Parts: sequence; C-alpha cells; structure tokens
Amino acid sequence: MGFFTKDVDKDKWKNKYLELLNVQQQTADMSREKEELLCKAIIRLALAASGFNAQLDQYLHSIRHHLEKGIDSSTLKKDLEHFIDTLGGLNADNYKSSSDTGFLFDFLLRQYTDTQQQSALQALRNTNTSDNQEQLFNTLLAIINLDVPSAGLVEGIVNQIDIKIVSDQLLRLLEGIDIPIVFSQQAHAVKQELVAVNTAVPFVMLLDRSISLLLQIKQHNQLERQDIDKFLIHITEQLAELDQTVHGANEVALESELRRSKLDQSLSEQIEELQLTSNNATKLESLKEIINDRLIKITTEIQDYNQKESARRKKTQLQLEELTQKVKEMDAESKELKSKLERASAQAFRDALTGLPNRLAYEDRLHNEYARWKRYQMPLSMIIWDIDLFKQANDEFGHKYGDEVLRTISKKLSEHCRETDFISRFGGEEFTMLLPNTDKAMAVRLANQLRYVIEQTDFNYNGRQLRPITISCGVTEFMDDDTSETAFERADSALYKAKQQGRNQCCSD
Ligand SMILES: Nc1nc2c(ncn2[C@@H]2O[C@H](COP(=O)(O)OP(=O)(O)OP(=O)(O)O)[C@@H](O)[C@H]2O)c(=O)[nH]1
Repeated sequence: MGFFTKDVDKDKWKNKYLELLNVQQQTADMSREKEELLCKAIIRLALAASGFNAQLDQYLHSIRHHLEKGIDSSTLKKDLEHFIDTLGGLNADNYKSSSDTGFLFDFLLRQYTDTQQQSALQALRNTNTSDNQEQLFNTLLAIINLDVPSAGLVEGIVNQIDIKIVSDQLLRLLEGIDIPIVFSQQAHAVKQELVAVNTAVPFVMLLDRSISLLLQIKQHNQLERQDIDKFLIHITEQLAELDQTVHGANEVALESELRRSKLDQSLSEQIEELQLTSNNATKLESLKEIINDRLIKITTEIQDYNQKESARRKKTQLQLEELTQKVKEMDAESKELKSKLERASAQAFRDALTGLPNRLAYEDRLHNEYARWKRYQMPLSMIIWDIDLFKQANDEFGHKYGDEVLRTISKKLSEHCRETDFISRFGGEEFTMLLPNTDKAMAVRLANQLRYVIEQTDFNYNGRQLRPITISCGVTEFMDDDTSETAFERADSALYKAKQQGRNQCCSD
C-alpha cells in the first residue's frame, strides 16, 4: 500500500495549492484595477490639456486613443516624448507672435502721420525680431513720445487728423479685441470718453490712455498664456510621473509572476521526485523519512513564497493608495482649470454692457453657419440692425441713458427671435442676426415684427416718458458664390438704403 493513499495528506497538499492559486488571482485583479485607474487619470488629464494648441492636440489625441486600449508602456513613452518635444519647441517661439504687434503698428502708423515718426515706425516694424516685448513697447513709446505730449505733438495731431474718425477707429479697435474681465471697467470708461470726446487736448490724453490700456491688455494676455504653458508643463510632468509608476507596477507584477512560476516548477519537481521515490521504494521506514523531508522542504518554500507575496501585497496596496490620492488631486486640479477656462472663454464671447454675444462670437458663429449653408444649401439670412439717431438720444440724455437703451433693445430683440436665430452686438449701436433655415421673405417679415416691437417699447428716463426709439435694418439672404463678406456688404448697403429712406424701416437687397 503506497503512502499517497492517505486522504488527509492529499487534501493538505490540494488546499495549499488552491490557496496559492487564490493569492495569484487576487494579485492579478489588483494589477488590472490599478491599470484601469491610471488609464482613466491620464485620459482625463489629456482631455483637460486639449484645445490649447493644435500641434499638441494631435499628441494628446494619440495618448487618449492608445490608452483607450489599455496601457502599453512603450507606446505611452513614445507619445509623451513627442508631446514634450513639441512643447519645448512651442515655448521657444511662443512670444514672437507678429500678428499681435502687427495690429499695434498698423494702428500707430495710422495715427502718427509725421514723416519722421512714420519712417521710425516702419523701420522698427521691419527690423523687430526681438522677443522682449517690454523693450519693443519702450521703443514705440519713445517714437510717439506719449509720456510727455509736447505742444508740437498736440498741434501735429490736431492738424493732421480728424478727432472723430480717430476716436471711432479706437472705439472699433477696442470693441474688436478681447478685453479681459479685469480691464472691462477701464475699457468701458475709455470707450465712453472716446464716444464723447470733442476737443484736441483731452483727446491726446485719451489717446495716451487708450494705447496704455492696449499695452496692458497685451501684457495681461501674455501672462495668461504663460500661465497656461506652465500648467501644460505641470501636466506633462505629472503624466511622466504616472508613466514611471506604471513602469514600477508592471515590474512588481512581473517579479511576482516569476516567483510564482519558480514555485510551481519547484513543487512539480518535488512531486515527480516523490512519485519516483515511492515507486522505487522497498522499505517503508526510509520512504516515510524521505517523504517527510520533502514535505518539510515544500512547506518551507510555500511559507517563504507567502511571506514575500504578503510583503509585496502590502507594498502594492500602499502604492495604490498613493496613486489614488495623486489621481484625486490631479482630477480636482484639471476640473478647476477646465471651469476657469470655460468661464474665461464665456466672458471673451460676451458683450459686457448688454450680455449679448459680441463681435468675436458673431465671427465664430458666422463661420459655422456659413459652412453649414455651403454644405446643406438650406437658406441662411443675415440682418444688420442700427439704432436710429442714437447720437441724438445720447447727446440729449447722456450716455447712461444711451446704455440703458442699448440694454433694453438687446433684450427685446433676443426675446422676439427664435432660439436657433443668433443675435450679437456687433459694436456701438449695431446688432447682427443670423437666421438659419430662413429665406429672405421670412427674414424681412421677422425684421418688421422686431422693428415694430422696438417702436412700441416705452423708453423712460428718470420717470420721464420719452419719444419712441426706432431701429432700421438691412436684410439679405446668402446666395450663389457668396462669401460671408459679400453677404455682409449687401446687408450693410440695404441698411444704408433704410437710413436714406427715412429710418424706422427694413430694406432688403
Ligand atoms: N451710450 C452709448 N453710446 C454709444 C455706445 N457705442 C456707440 N455709441 C454712440 O452711438 C452713436 C452712433 O451715432 P451715429 O453713428 O452718428 O448714428 P446715429 O446717431 O444713430 O444716426 P443714424 O444711424 O444715421 O440713424 C454715437 O454717438 C456713439 O457715441 C455705447 O456703448 N454706449
């Protein structure tokens, strides 16, 4: 009778083995869980960092795309390397944007027509390759000599320019650029003064203030850009850190697998030897001894393996907790940044006075509606509105009243058009509307309804009932080979016709 026929010993063996299998299963589950958590965190961070720069976006997209299939360390490493290289390249030429300074040069060249100033400005424009904006601005200020406006300069400006035209241009410039919220009050005040300016001396001071405001806005935008770049670098470092942790986790899992297969191999070798010994055994006592020795050896090996595994599990658990904490922090950071960016971009697209979408938002929407019209050929109409004799109302009752009129008209116009229609404050007392799925006849009908609503609105000032305020508009429908500019020109000409024909009317082309 063989020694292995004893059921108790056989069960002891089986249980040990099953226990080991169980431990192995738990380890594998834990690794998978950890990997999923890491993938999620990296995908979220890549999403949060998207949209800043088209070059970076392609790598962020690739990182997300690869991670959706699970972590492959070598692909992730490659993606991250590309990302970091591109980011480094961007930092080098980030602040050389010639278009930013271009608008300043255009503006100054229009305002400073003295030949000396013109040639100095042109020369600076042609040779300016410096990254140092502060230096550039100082040179510019020296050329136009704004800090100490001499009598000669004042006279020069007064003789050479029409104050109304320049202040209108400055107004348009201020309305055309994104004004960060911190400057909105200052910009509003400058705009109001530009609207009201009528003598040369305050105008020169106002010009000084306008340019200094433009410079401040530019510096502010640069700082904001630097902040975003810092955040991108921070995210990249965190991604790299996570990548390292994944590497570490993979190595630990690999080690554990190796130990496990060594144990398996050792156990099966010992069992084979036992079988061989029992088959060849002739004496029961010596056989018992051999088997006992083997069992002790096997038990020691299993205990040793369990001890190491338990230490490793504790370490993995600790790493997992650290990782979870890190992921939570990164998650909170990216959420905060996302909401900050959303707030900032919502502000950039709104007109502060009326709350309507501004000109920038209009350009954006026009781009989309135009593309849709080109593709699907559904009718698309455009209306340009202008308040009638608004200058009179301003002159008579002051700008505060004028602002109130602007707010009331904005509210009425938005309340009385469809949700799919888009209305914006284009600038000053002008509004634009884009009407998808609306042909010219329908647009003219709607325009006349809106015109009537405004005509019927009571405008009060300090409890005083005032004469009605009216609005006029030009209507057009996109057709044939229209570009957004040609359609706009037609609507603008139709508006001009409406004004010429006596105002408070809607004309179409
Ligand atoms: N209160 C106020 N007035 C503004 C604002 N933006 C532009 N304006 C004024 O709107 C007036 C527009 O005047 P004009 O372009 O001469 O036109 P108008 O008086 O409406 O005459 P028509 O368009 O020919 O009917 C100017 O006096 C600007 O100062 C603003 O934000 N607030």
